Amino acid sequence: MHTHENTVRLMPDVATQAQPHLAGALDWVGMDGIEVPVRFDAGDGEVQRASAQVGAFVNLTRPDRRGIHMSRLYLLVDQYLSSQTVDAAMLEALLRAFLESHQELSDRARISIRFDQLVRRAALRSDNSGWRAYPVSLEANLCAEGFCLELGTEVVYSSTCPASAALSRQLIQEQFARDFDTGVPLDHAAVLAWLGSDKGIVATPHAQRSVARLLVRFVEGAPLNLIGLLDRVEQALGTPVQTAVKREDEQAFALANGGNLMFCEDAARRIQRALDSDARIADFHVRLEHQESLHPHDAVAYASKGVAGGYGERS
Ligand SMILES: Nc1nc2c(ncn2[C@@H]2O[C@H](COP(=O)(O)OP(=O)(O)OP(=O)(O)O)[C@@H](O)[C@H]2O)c(=O)[nH]1
Repeated sequence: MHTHENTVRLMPDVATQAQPHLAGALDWVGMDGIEVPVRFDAGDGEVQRASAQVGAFVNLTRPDRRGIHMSRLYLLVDQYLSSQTVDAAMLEALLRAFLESHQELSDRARISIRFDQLVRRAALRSDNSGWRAYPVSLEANLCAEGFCLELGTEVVYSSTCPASAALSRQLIQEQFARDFDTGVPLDHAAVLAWLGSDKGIVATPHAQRSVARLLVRFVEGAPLNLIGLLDRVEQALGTPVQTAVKREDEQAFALANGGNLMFCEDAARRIQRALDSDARIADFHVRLEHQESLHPHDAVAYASKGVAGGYGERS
């Protein structure tokens, strides 16, 4: 008969064995890619369920012990994430439970949770809307210095090159000068027709799909307001990618691009300014990648939290 006691007695447990020949403390040991459902409130008060991939780790401080107890971490992940909504308090409690399950073996714990958050986005003009799936990564760490939690996500947007726009405008001016003689009074109807023809736009600036990768630490006690963060960044850029698009939406997008010409440096500064002025954000890093259509390589900028008031305003 198989009682739990028998099982425990009969099965060797190599993890607890001493390791005299190959000793050493380890930085992190655990599991990555654990498949588990999560519940998350992205800031709209609605708890959404998602399929997540989890990394669960502790350090191994005892050089002489062969291994950690993987199953304890796994079961704790399942117990907490299956039944509770993910927030800072829950993740801190989970990491404390990791350490309690590894007393005298570990003094640091961390967890990473990756999933996609579906958000319904309205079209620019028409009454339509559609889904965006924003990747979310939560990285929580517990050590002697305390608990730390970072949220990572991505905003995809369009960036039209300001240099290319200026060069295109110059070509359009030159075409205009060729097509309309100086000295001859301008015929309003003829100019209007010219502007609506291919000649009125002989050159177009190049634009690229661009990605802002954000890593944010909220101030203690602030909720993980993902949607608030995304809205702030998308508004700062002005040209986030669209879901449902009718002609009127496409035209509004063209206007938004024309009014928001940007190099990757401009995009980085826009986001820096938007997040610097958000009192709920304690720290952030952002990487902007403009996947150029002019080049086979990308234009890239990095930015992080600036000095309050901005560098330009310091005397
Ligand atoms: N430490 C460790 N365990 C591993 C690894 N790969 C698979 N495992 C298995 O994870 C299983 C669960 O480990 P434990 O948590 O120690 O399981 P257990 O001894 O039944 O559980 P406790 O009694 O709570 O210690 C073991 O059967 C290990 O063989 C590895 O690389 N390291």
